[in-house]
Parts: sequence; C-alpha cells; structure tokens
Amino acid sequence: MGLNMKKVVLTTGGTGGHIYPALAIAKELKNREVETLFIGSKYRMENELVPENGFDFIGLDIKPIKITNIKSIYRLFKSIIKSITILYKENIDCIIGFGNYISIPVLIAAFLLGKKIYLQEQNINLGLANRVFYRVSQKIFVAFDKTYEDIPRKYQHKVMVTGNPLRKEFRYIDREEEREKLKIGNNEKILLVIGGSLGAKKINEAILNNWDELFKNLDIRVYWATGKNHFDEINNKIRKRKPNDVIKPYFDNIAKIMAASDLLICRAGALTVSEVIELQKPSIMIPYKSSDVGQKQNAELLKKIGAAKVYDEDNSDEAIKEAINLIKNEKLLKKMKNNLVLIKKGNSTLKIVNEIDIWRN
Ligand SMILES: CC(=O)N[C@H]1[C@@H](OP(=O)(O)OP(=O)(O)OC[C@H]2O[C@@H](n3ccc(=O)[nH]c3=O)[C@H](O)[C@@H]2O)O[C@H](CO)[C@@H](O)[C@@H]1O
Repeated sequence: MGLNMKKVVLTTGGTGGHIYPALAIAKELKNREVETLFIGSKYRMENELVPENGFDFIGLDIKPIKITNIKSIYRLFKSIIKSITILYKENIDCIIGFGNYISIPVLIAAFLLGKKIYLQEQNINLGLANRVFYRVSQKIFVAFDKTYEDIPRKYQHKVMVTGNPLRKEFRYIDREEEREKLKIGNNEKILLVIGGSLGAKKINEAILNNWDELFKNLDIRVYWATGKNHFDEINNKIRKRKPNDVIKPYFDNIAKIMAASDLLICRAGALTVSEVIELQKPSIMIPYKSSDVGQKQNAELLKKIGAAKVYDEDNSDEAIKEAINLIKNEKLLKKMKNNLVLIKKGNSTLKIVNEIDIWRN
C-alpha cells in the first residue's frame, strides 16, 4: 500500500440495505486505487459480509441507542472515543455514512475531527442518522427525487439525486440468458418471493397458507428466500413441492433469479425497490409495518406510477392470491414493467465516486 494513497472510511451496518450500497462504492474506490476501511457494529451482518467481500472491517460495540438508558449512553460514548482513535490514526480523506444508528458514533467522531462527511440515503424518506448529519455534510446522495422534501431549502444544494448504488451484477444482466441458464420453459412463470435481507415472517406465513394453491399451478415455479432464521421451520412444514421449486434461506445470486423472474412478492426495502426498478420487474409489495424504516413510502412510489401492487402486512394472504392471478396476466405485467422506465436512474456508483472530493486534501 502506497504512502500517498487516499483513504475513505465507510460507516454502515445492520441490514443488507445499508451494506450493499457501501460495498458497491468500496469496489469502485478500489478500482481507482483508493484505500477503504469499513466501520460498523460487531453484532450485525456487516461483521461477516464486509470481510467476505475482501474489505477491511472494524466492528465496534454499537447497539441501538436509548437515550434514557445510562448503559446505552455509556456505550455510545465509548464507541465515539474508539472511533476518534481510529479515524485519527488512519488519517482519512473523507468518511461516507450510509444511514442506520450504527453510523452515528463514527460520524460524531468524524465531525469532531473536522473530517469531510458524505452521506448516502437509500430510502425515499431521510432516515434518522442522515437527518442528524446532513447539515454538517459536504453532500448527501439520495436515491429518489422525493427525498428533497425532507431537507430544508437552505441545505438542498447539498443534495444530489443519484439512485442507489447497486451490486454490479444488476447492471449487466439479460433476462433471456438467465432463463436459459435456469432451464425455464417457454410457458413457465417465475415467481420470486423474498423478504428483506433477513427474510420476512409475515410473507413466509402467507406463502405457507397458500402453498397448496401454488403447488397446483404447475406452470408457476417458485423461488423463495425464507431468511436464514426461518428456513428450517419452513422446510420441515412443506411436505409436497414441485420438482422445480427452489426454497433457500437466502439467494446469493439474486440478480440472476430476479432477472429471470416474471413477478416478485417482496418487502419494500430501499434496495429491493431500486433493484426492481433497474431490472424493470412488476411486483407485489408488502412493506414492513414499522414506520421507522420507511418501507411504506418506498412502496407507494411504485404503486403511484402503476408498477407495483401494495398490500398491508395484515392482508398478506390476499397478496399471494393476487400474485397467482397477476402472474398470468401478461398484458398487465408488461404495462407495469414499462411504467418503471420513468424512474430509472443510471449508474449511481460512478456518479457518487466521481463527486467525492478526496484529491485536493
Ligand atoms: C427491517 C428493516 O430495517 N428494513 C430496512 C433495511 O432493509 P433490508 O436490508 O432488509 O432490505 P433492502 O431491500 O434494502 O435490501 C435487501 C437486499 O438483500 C438482497 N437479498 C435479499 C434476499 C435474498 O435472498 N438475497 C439477496 O441478495 C436484496 O437483493 C437487496 O439488495 O434497510 C433498507 C435500506 O435502508 C430499508 O429500506 C429497510 O426498510
């Protein structure tokens, strides 16, 4: 590693939705011979996902912050001090925060040390961490035009609408080629069922409730990611399945399956939404209920342009029934697909990396 190499810290964690965009940026930085270091929580999935992708990672003792709990405040304080030590020693050129509480102590440390801060927001609505820091950031890269509404006019010059950085596989992929590789018949319909990066209990239950009906539809092949924690239970419960159905805890090759699919049943996590837009896939979305994570707004955007049908968690059963009908309605599927062209954003990773100012330091 050269003495004069530039160095960028990426702080992120919690779920795939916050980590994958950071990995996409890190890969592009690596292409440009910029060093990177990830800082996240030692308790969450970044702890494995980041090193698996070949990047340096430091996991801190970070847990959700409860301001009424002394122990939680003490832990926050400790992670700020630790972050200051790390950032000081590493002599970094800038830091990029990807939202989530995990980024908070690291960004506080960066602010105290006067480091350049950039932010990336995956969701339509600005999340809590990004809400705290946009004032002191150089720029905030957002995925959707609507996010402007969450930022006062005074700070809007800091906003750049780039779309979400997606894994590279999503950019260079062809539906027909992937269908051929998966040996999908001409009349076969592919239904992809995924929760977020951790799976979705409600969606799983609804699929189980409607499994007999799905089984009867011989022309529907189901690809179902249950989430790692739910897999064993589900696998034991299902007695009959069509030979082509694929049930797994998680698909590592999701871009390929998504490209090959005709319809998705999914949560409305920001990354899933951006991937669905990029590959122009019709979907039935069942957003996660908690208002903290903004999935409802993400889903509404697609509904508004006629690209997705949206169901409340409590109506998940109906959503599955609708999917079984919709997947046979080629005319409507085509229309939904075409409506997505309107909001495609192009290569966000390049736009962001081009904009980061580390060369003048
Ligand atoms: C419960 C929760 O906190 N959810 C939040 C979390 O979502 P979460 O990380 O769960 O969901 P996202 O949709 O943003 O990302 C999921 C990612 O996992 C991938 N995937 C999924 C299943 C699979 O089998 N294989 C696979 O690769 C998807 O392709 C996608 O890239 O962060 C998002 C981004 O800030 C938010 O919008 C969500 O509200």
